Amino acid sequence: MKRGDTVVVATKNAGKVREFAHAFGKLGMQVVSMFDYPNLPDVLEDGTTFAENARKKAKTVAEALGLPVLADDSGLQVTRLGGEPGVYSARYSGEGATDARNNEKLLQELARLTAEDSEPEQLADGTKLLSEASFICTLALYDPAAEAFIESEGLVNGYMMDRPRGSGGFGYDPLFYLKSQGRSMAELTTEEKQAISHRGTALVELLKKIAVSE
Ligand SMILES: O=c1nc[nH]c2c1ncn2[C@H]1C[C@H](O)[C@@H](COP(=O)(O)OP(=O)(O)OP(=O)(O)O)O1
Ligand SMILES: [Mg+2]
Repeated sequence: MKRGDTVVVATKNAGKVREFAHAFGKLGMQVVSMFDYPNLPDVLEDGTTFAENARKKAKTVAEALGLPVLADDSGLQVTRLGGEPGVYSARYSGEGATDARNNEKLLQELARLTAEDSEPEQLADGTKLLSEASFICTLALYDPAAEAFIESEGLVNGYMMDRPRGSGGFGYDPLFYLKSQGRSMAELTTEEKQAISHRGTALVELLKKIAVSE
């Protein structure tokens, strides 16, 4: 990869597109996504791990386009919910899931934990921290000419809050609190999120494995 290159990312998530465009933009590269290829069929994410799903998205789209393609499979693991929603994060609230509905469903599940726990940790504004949690991101880059994958993973630890804070980011960001920042993930700028997030970390790891030339 080099400055001026265009990176194809096999995603239909506008939040991911924004973050990849920001990161690759700093390296002088453009990002295109499935919004630019609306006629490609959806990839069924039927893997049981983030890595399986990332590989499937990358390989399916790369073979359809005859170009190297990057895919991201990511999600939220909430410790006191036994690791849910995990690989099912995007479909947590069922058919027709949206970020808003998924967050609603998560708040309902977290409310049950509040009932079990009479003294959860509280922030100065009264927000309760109900469980430890992690965001996980697996990246897979598939090159159809070489028939080879390059993969990486990133993780960030935090806490689930009992109410949303912030309007940045996407997905579960408004419910995910970072003690190191004293803020939710949705209260960070794209730049700040990139520096600590599962996706930002995974991307740094991936770029170490790929020669990025001037
Ligand atoms: O930084 C993040 N901040 C908040 N939430 C996040 C993040 N990263 C992943 N998530 C959530 C969103 C979605 O509920 C699931 C990803 O599911 P995942 O299948 O990888 O992505 P997706 O279906 O939205 O788009 P696509 O598959 O086209 O890339 O985890
Ligand atoms: Mg998906």
